[in-house]
Amino acid sequence: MQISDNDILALTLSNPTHLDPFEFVFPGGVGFVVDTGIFRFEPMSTRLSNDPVSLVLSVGIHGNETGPIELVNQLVKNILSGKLSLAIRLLVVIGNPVSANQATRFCEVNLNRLFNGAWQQYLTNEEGLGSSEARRAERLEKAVSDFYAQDSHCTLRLHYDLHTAIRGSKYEKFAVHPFMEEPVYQHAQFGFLVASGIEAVLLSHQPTTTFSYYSYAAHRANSFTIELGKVHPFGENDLSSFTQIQKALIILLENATLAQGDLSSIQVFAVQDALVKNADDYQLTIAEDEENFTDFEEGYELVTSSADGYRITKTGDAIVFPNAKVPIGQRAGLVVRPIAINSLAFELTS
Ligand SMILES: O=C(O)CCC(=O)N[C@@H](CCC(=O)O)C(=O)O
Ligand SMILES: [Zn+2]
Repeated sequence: MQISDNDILALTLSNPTHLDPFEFVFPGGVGFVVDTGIFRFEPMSTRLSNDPVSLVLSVGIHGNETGPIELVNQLVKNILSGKLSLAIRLLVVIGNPVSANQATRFCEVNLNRLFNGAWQQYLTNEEGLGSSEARRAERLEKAVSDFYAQDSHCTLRLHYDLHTAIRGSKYEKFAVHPFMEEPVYQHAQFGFLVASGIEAVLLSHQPTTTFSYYSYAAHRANSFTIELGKVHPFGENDLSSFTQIQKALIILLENATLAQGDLSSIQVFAVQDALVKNADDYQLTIAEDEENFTDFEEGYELVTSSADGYRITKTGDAIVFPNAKVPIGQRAGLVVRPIAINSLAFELTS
Protein backbone atom coordinates (compact mmCIF):
# COMPACT_ATOMS: atom_id res chain seq x y z
CA MET A 1 0.00 0.00 0.00
CA GLN A 2 1.24 3.50 -0.78
CA ILE A 3 0.33 6.92 0.66
CA SER A 4 -1.97 8.71 -1.74
CA ASP A 5 -0.28 11.79 -3.30
CA ASN A 6 2.56 11.25 -0.76
CA ASP A 7 0.41 13.42 1.50
CA ILE A 8 0.67 12.28 5.13
CA LEU A 9 -1.26 15.36 6.28
CA ALA A 10 -4.32 14.59 4.14
CA LEU A 11 -4.16 10.94 5.23
CA THR A 12 -4.00 11.98 8.89
CA LEU A 13 -6.74 14.61 8.77
CA SER A 14 -9.12 12.25 7.00
CA ASN A 15 -8.48 9.58 9.67
CA PRO A 16 -8.17 11.75 12.78
CA THR A 17 -8.70 9.13 15.47
CA HIS A 18 -7.19 5.91 14.14
CA LEU A 19 -5.42 4.34 11.19
CA ASP A 20 -4.62 0.64 10.90
CA PRO A 21 -0.87 0.17 10.57
CA PHE A 22 0.59 -0.56 7.14
CA GLU A 23 3.97 -0.72 5.48
CA PHE A 24 5.01 1.20 2.39
CA VAL A 25 8.16 1.64 0.37
CA PHE A 26 9.86 4.87 -0.62
CA PRO A 27 12.94 5.39 -2.79
CA GLY A 28 15.74 4.16 -0.55
CA GLY A 29 13.81 2.71 2.31
CA VAL A 30 10.76 1.27 4.02
CA GLY A 31 8.13 3.25 5.86
CA PHE A 32 5.48 2.33 8.40
CA VAL A 33 2.21 3.99 9.24
CA VAL A 34 2.24 3.22 12.96
CA ASP A 35 -1.13 4.85 13.69
CA THR A 36 -2.79 8.01 12.52
CA GLY A 37 -0.29 10.86 12.38
CA ILE A 38 2.63 8.55 13.27
CA PHE A 39 5.02 7.63 10.45
CA ARG A 40 8.32 5.77 10.72
CA PHE A 41 10.90 5.93 7.94
CA GLU A 42 13.77 3.44 7.85
CA PRO A 43 16.35 4.12 5.13
CA MET A 44 18.19 1.14 3.65
CA SER A 45 21.13 0.34 5.88
CA THR A 46 23.51 1.22 3.04
CA ARG A 47 22.30 4.79 3.21
CA LEU A 48 22.73 5.11 6.97
CA SER A 49 25.78 7.06 8.03
CA ASN A 50 28.47 5.54 10.23
CA ASP A 51 27.10 7.49 13.18
CA PRO A 52 23.41 6.69 12.87
CA VAL A 53 20.86 9.27 13.94
CA SER A 54 17.27 8.71 15.07
CA LEU A 55 15.20 11.87 14.70
CA VAL A 56 11.69 12.45 16.02
CA LEU A 57 10.12 15.38 14.22
CA SER A 58 6.81 16.29 15.81
CA VAL A 59 4.32 18.95 14.78
CA GLY A 60 0.71 19.81 15.55
CA ILE A 61 0.87 18.80 19.20
CA HIS A 62 -1.35 21.88 19.31
CA GLY A 63 -3.85 21.43 16.51
CA ASN A 64 -3.98 25.05 15.35
CA GLU A 65 -0.18 25.40 14.96
CA THR A 66 -0.33 24.60 11.28
CA GLY A 67 2.87 26.17 9.87
CA PRO A 68 5.23 23.43 11.09
CA ILE A 69 2.70 20.78 9.99
CA GLU A 70 2.84 22.14 6.42
CA LEU A 71 6.65 22.38 6.58
CA VAL A 72 7.08 18.75 7.64
CA ASN A 73 4.40 17.48 5.23
CA GLN A 74 6.44 19.03 2.40
CA LEU A 75 9.67 17.42 3.65
CA VAL A 76 7.95 14.03 3.77
CA LYS A 77 6.51 14.50 0.27
CA ASN A 78 10.08 15.01 -0.93
CA ILE A 79 11.26 11.85 0.86
CA LEU A 80 8.41 9.81 -0.61
CA SER A 81 8.95 11.14 -4.14
CA GLY A 82 12.71 10.52 -3.97
CA LYS A 83 13.63 14.20 -4.23
CA LEU A 84 15.15 13.99 -0.77
CA SER A 85 17.41 11.05 -0.02
CA LEU A 86 16.97 9.98 3.59
CA ALA A 87 20.12 8.97 5.52
CA ILE A 88 18.74 8.86 9.05
CA ARG A 89 15.98 7.05 10.91
CA LEU A 90 12.95 9.31 11.15
CA LEU A 91 9.72 9.31 13.13
CA VAL A 92 7.25 11.99 12.04
CA VAL A 93 4.39 12.80 14.43
CA ILE A 94 1.33 14.93 13.67
CA GLY A 95 0.25 15.24 17.27
CA ASN A 96 -3.43 16.13 17.56
CA PRO A 97 -5.32 15.53 14.29
CA VAL A 98 -8.74 15.89 15.92
CA SER A 99 -7.98 19.41 17.13
CA ALA A 100 -6.22 20.22 13.82
CA ASN A 101 -9.50 19.45 12.04
CA GLN A 102 -11.27 21.81 14.45
CA ALA A 103 -8.54 24.47 14.09
CA THR A 104 -8.17 24.57 17.87
CA ARG A 105 -5.14 24.39 20.19
CA PHE A 106 -6.67 21.30 21.82
CA CYS A 107 -10.09 19.71 22.27
CA GLU A 108 -10.50 19.06 25.99
CA VAL A 109 -7.08 19.27 27.62
CA ASN A 110 -3.74 20.65 26.45
CA LEU A 111 -1.89 17.65 24.98
CA ASN A 112 1.46 19.25 25.73
CA ARG A 113 0.76 19.03 29.48
CA LEU A 114 0.08 15.29 29.43
CA PHE A 115 3.47 13.67 28.87
CA ASN A 116 5.73 11.89 31.33
CA GLY A 117 2.72 9.87 32.39
CA ALA A 118 0.59 12.93 33.26
CA TRP A 119 -2.00 11.42 30.89
CA GLN A 120 -2.79 8.77 33.50
CA GLN A 121 -4.81 11.09 35.74
CA TYR A 122 -7.28 11.73 32.87
CA LEU A 123 -8.01 8.07 32.34
CA THR A 124 -9.31 7.56 35.85
CA ASN A 125 -11.72 10.49 36.26
CA GLU A 126 -15.40 9.49 36.06
CA GLU A 127 -16.60 12.05 33.52
CA GLY A 128 -13.90 10.95 31.06
CA LEU A 129 -13.01 14.59 30.35
CA GLY A 130 -9.70 14.75 28.54
CA SER A 131 -9.49 11.02 27.96
CA SER A 132 -9.02 11.30 24.17
CA GLU A 133 -6.04 13.59 24.48
CA ALA A 134 -4.73 11.48 27.38
CA ARG A 135 -4.85 8.36 25.18
CA ARG A 136 -3.10 10.26 22.41
CA ALA A 137 -0.28 11.27 24.78
CA GLU A 138 0.04 7.64 25.88
CA ARG A 139 0.12 6.56 22.20
CA LEU A 140 2.76 9.13 21.30
CA GLU A 141 4.96 8.18 24.25
CA LYS A 142 4.78 4.55 23.15
CA ALA A 143 5.58 5.45 19.54
CA VAL A 144 8.67 7.40 20.61
CA SER A 145 9.74 4.64 23.02
CA ASP A 146 9.39 1.96 20.33
CA PHE A 147 11.22 4.12 17.78
CA TYR A 148 14.22 4.68 20.02
CA ALA A 149 14.16 1.06 21.22
CA GLN A 150 14.59 -0.10 17.60
CA ASP A 151 17.77 1.97 17.16
CA SER A 152 20.31 -0.43 18.61
CA HIS A 153 23.16 1.14 16.57
CA CYS A 154 22.08 4.71 16.99
CA THR A 155 24.59 7.14 18.35
CA LEU A 156 22.44 10.26 18.38
CA ARG A 157 18.82 10.57 19.49
CA LEU A 158 17.11 13.79 18.49
CA HIS A 159 13.61 15.17 19.03
CA TYR A 160 12.55 18.53 17.61
CA ASP A 161 8.97 19.41 18.58
CA LEU A 162 7.89 22.24 16.29
CA HIS A 163 5.29 24.78 17.44
CA THR A 164 4.08 28.29 16.70
CA ALA A 165 3.18 30.79 19.41
CA ILE A 166 -0.12 32.48 20.23
CA ARG A 167 1.49 35.96 20.34
CA GLY A 168 4.03 37.93 18.43
CA SER A 169 7.54 37.83 19.85
CA LYS A 170 10.61 40.05 20.15
CA TYR A 171 12.54 36.90 19.15
CA GLU A 172 10.36 35.42 16.42
CA LYS A 173 11.95 31.98 16.57
CA PHE A 174 13.07 30.48 19.85
CA ALA A 175 13.57 27.14 21.55
CA VAL A 176 12.83 25.69 24.99
CA HIS A 177 15.63 23.51 26.34
CA PRO A 178 14.55 20.74 28.73
CA PHE A 179 15.54 20.97 32.37
CA MET A 180 18.75 19.06 33.16
CA GLU A 181 19.84 18.17 36.68
CA GLU A 182 23.45 18.52 35.62
CA PRO A 183 23.40 21.35 33.10
CA VAL A 184 26.04 20.52 30.51
CA TYR A 185 24.76 21.71 27.14
CA GLN A 186 25.51 20.28 23.69
CA HIS A 187 27.47 22.75 21.58
CA ALA A 188 26.36 21.05 18.34
CA GLN A 189 22.70 21.32 19.30
CA PHE A 190 22.97 25.06 19.94
CA GLY A 191 24.91 25.42 16.67
CA PHE A 192 22.07 23.59 14.88
CA LEU A 193 19.49 25.91 16.44
CA VAL A 194 21.42 28.97 15.24
CA ALA A 195 21.75 27.47 11.73
CA SER A 196 17.98 26.90 11.84
CA GLY A 197 17.30 30.58 12.43
CA ILE A 198 16.54 30.26 16.13
CA GLU A 199 17.28 33.56 17.89
CA ALA A 200 16.85 32.64 21.56
CA VAL A 201 16.92 29.61 23.86
CA LEU A 202 15.10 29.30 27.19
CA LEU A 203 16.72 27.01 29.72
CA SER A 204 13.99 25.28 31.71
CA HIS A 205 14.36 25.39 35.48
CA GLN A 206 12.30 22.32 36.35
CA PRO A 207 10.89 19.10 34.89
CA THR A 208 7.71 19.56 32.86
CA THR A 209 5.02 17.42 31.25
CA THR A 210 5.77 18.54 27.68
CA PHE A 211 6.53 16.18 24.78
CA SER A 212 10.11 17.42 24.35
CA TYR A 213 10.88 17.05 28.05
CA TYR A 214 9.53 13.49 27.90
CA SER A 215 12.01 12.50 25.19
CA TYR A 216 14.89 13.92 27.15
CA ALA A 217 13.81 12.49 30.52
CA ALA A 218 12.76 9.05 29.32
CA HIS A 219 15.20 8.50 26.43
CA ARG A 220 18.05 10.98 26.90
CA ALA A 221 17.28 12.46 23.48
CA ASN A 222 18.62 15.88 22.57
CA SER A 223 15.21 17.49 22.49
CA PHE A 224 13.74 20.96 22.18
CA THR A 225 10.39 22.64 21.82
CA ILE A 226 10.96 24.98 18.89
CA GLU A 227 8.72 28.00 18.30
CA LEU A 228 8.74 29.11 14.66
CA GLY A 229 6.63 32.27 14.67
CA LYS A 230 2.96 32.98 15.11
CA VAL A 231 -0.06 30.70 14.74
CA HIS A 232 -1.94 30.87 11.40
CA PRO A 233 -4.66 28.67 9.88
CA PHE A 234 -3.84 26.03 7.24
CA GLY A 235 -3.00 27.69 3.93
CA GLU A 236 -2.18 31.06 5.49
CA ASN A 237 1.39 30.37 6.58
CA ASP A 238 4.28 32.13 4.89
CA LEU A 239 6.44 29.03 4.41
CA SER A 240 9.35 31.22 3.27
CA SER A 241 9.78 32.22 6.92
CA PHE A 242 10.86 28.61 7.57
CA THR A 243 13.63 28.60 4.94
CA GLN A 244 16.50 28.38 7.43
CA ILE A 245 15.12 25.52 9.48
CA GLN A 246 13.99 23.76 6.31
CA LYS A 247 17.56 23.89 4.96
CA ALA A 248 19.04 22.71 8.26
CA LEU A 249 16.56 19.83 8.43
CA ILE A 250 17.30 18.79 4.84
CA ILE A 251 21.04 18.68 5.65
CA LEU A 252 20.24 16.56 8.70
CA LEU A 253 17.90 14.21 6.82
CA GLU A 254 20.23 13.77 3.84
CA ASN A 255 23.67 13.83 5.44
CA ALA A 256 23.10 12.97 9.11
CA THR A 257 24.88 16.23 9.86
CA LEU A 258 23.89 19.04 12.20
CA ALA A 259 24.35 22.31 10.31
CA GLN A 260 26.22 24.78 12.50
CA GLY A 261 25.80 28.51 13.15
CA ASP A 262 27.75 30.91 15.34
CA LEU A 263 26.62 30.67 18.97
CA SER A 264 27.42 34.30 19.65
CA SER A 265 24.26 35.28 17.73
CA ILE A 266 21.84 33.49 20.04
CA GLN A 267 20.37 35.01 23.22
CA VAL A 268 20.03 32.65 26.15
CA PHE A 269 17.44 33.08 28.91
CA ALA A 270 17.21 31.19 32.17
CA VAL A 271 13.67 30.49 33.29
CA GLN A 272 13.27 32.09 36.72
CA ASP A 273 9.69 31.22 37.50
CA ALA A 274 6.73 29.41 36.03
CA LEU A 275 3.60 31.46 36.67
CA VAL A 276 0.95 28.99 37.77
CA LYS A 277 -2.70 30.03 37.79
CA ASN A 278 -3.82 29.82 41.39
CA ALA A 279 -7.33 31.33 41.47
CA ASP A 280 -10.28 32.13 39.20
CA ASP A 281 -9.49 35.84 39.40
CA TYR A 282 -5.83 35.30 38.41
CA GLN A 283 -4.88 38.01 35.91
CA LEU A 284 -1.79 39.08 34.02
CA THR A 285 -1.50 42.85 34.00
CA ILE A 286 -0.20 43.07 30.44
CA ALA A 287 -2.10 43.81 27.24
CA GLU A 288 -3.58 40.97 25.18
CA ASP A 289 -1.18 41.79 22.35
CA GLU A 290 1.98 42.22 24.46
CA GLU A 291 4.78 40.30 22.77
CA ASN A 292 6.76 37.39 24.15
CA PHE A 293 10.03 38.59 25.77
CA THR A 294 8.53 41.92 26.85
CA ASP A 295 10.65 42.92 29.86
CA PHE A 296 9.85 44.81 33.04
CA GLU A 297 11.29 46.95 35.84
CA GLU A 298 11.96 45.42 39.26
CA GLY A 299 8.80 45.59 41.38
CA TYR A 300 6.37 45.57 38.44
CA GLU A 301 3.17 43.77 39.44
CA LEU A 302 2.83 41.19 36.65
CA VAL A 303 0.08 39.09 38.22
CA THR A 304 -2.87 39.95 40.40
CA SER A 305 -4.70 37.15 42.17
CA SER A 306 -6.73 36.71 45.36
CA ALA A 307 -4.47 33.74 46.14
CA ASP A 308 -1.02 35.14 45.39
CA GLY A 309 0.20 37.68 42.84
CA TYR A 310 3.63 38.07 41.26
CA ARG A 311 6.09 40.98 41.14
CA ILE A 312 9.17 41.16 38.96
CA THR A 313 12.29 40.61 41.09
CA LYS A 314 14.93 42.00 38.71
CA THR A 315 14.81 44.69 36.03
CA GLY A 316 15.10 43.02 32.61
CA ASP A 317 13.14 39.90 33.53
CA ALA A 318 10.71 39.14 30.71
CA ILE A 319 7.49 37.23 30.09
CA VAL A 320 7.11 34.34 27.63
CA PHE A 321 3.91 32.40 26.80
CA PRO A 322 1.59 34.65 28.87
CA ASN A 323 -1.83 33.03 28.94
CA ALA A 324 -4.17 33.31 31.92
CA LYS A 325 -6.93 31.43 30.07
CA VAL A 326 -5.77 28.09 31.44
CA PRO A 327 -7.24 25.87 34.17
CA ILE A 328 -6.16 26.51 37.76
CA GLY A 329 -2.91 24.65 38.41
CA GLN A 330 -1.58 25.11 34.87
CA ARG A 331 1.19 27.36 33.60
CA ALA A 332 0.10 30.91 32.77
CA GLY A 333 3.53 32.05 31.59
CA LEU A 334 7.26 31.88 32.17
CA VAL A 335 9.42 34.63 33.64
CA VAL A 336 12.84 34.52 31.99
CA ARG A 337 16.14 36.32 32.62
CA PRO A 338 18.78 36.98 29.96
CA ILE A 339 22.12 35.29 30.66
CA ALA A 340 25.44 35.25 28.81
CA ILE A 341 26.00 32.19 26.65
CA ASN A 342 29.60 31.99 27.86
CA SER A 343 28.29 31.32 31.38
CA LEU A 344 27.06 27.89 30.21
CA ALA A 345 29.07 24.68 30.37
CA PHE A 346 29.22 23.05 26.94
CA GLU A 347 30.15 19.56 25.81
CA LEU A 348 31.72 19.68 22.38
CA THR A 349 30.74 16.23 21.05
CA SER A 350 27.45 15.65 19.18
O1 LIG B 1 2.28 30.95 22.61
C1 LIG B 1 1.99 30.29 23.60
O2 LIG B 1 1.58 30.80 24.65
C2 LIG B 1 2.16 28.79 23.59
C3 LIG B 1 2.98 28.23 22.46
C4 LIG B 1 3.28 26.78 22.84
O3 LIG B 1 2.47 25.93 22.55
N1 LIG B 1 4.37 26.57 23.56
C5 LIG B 1 4.65 25.30 24.17
C6 LIG B 1 5.95 25.37 24.90
C7 LIG B 1 6.32 24.03 25.50
C8 LIG B 1 7.56 24.07 26.37
O4 LIG B 1 7.57 24.82 27.34
O5 LIG B 1 8.51 23.30 26.10
C9 LIG B 1 3.52 24.95 25.14
O6 LIG B 1 3.01 25.85 25.80
O7 LIG B 1 3.17 23.78 25.22
ZN1 LIG C 1 2.29 24.82 20.75
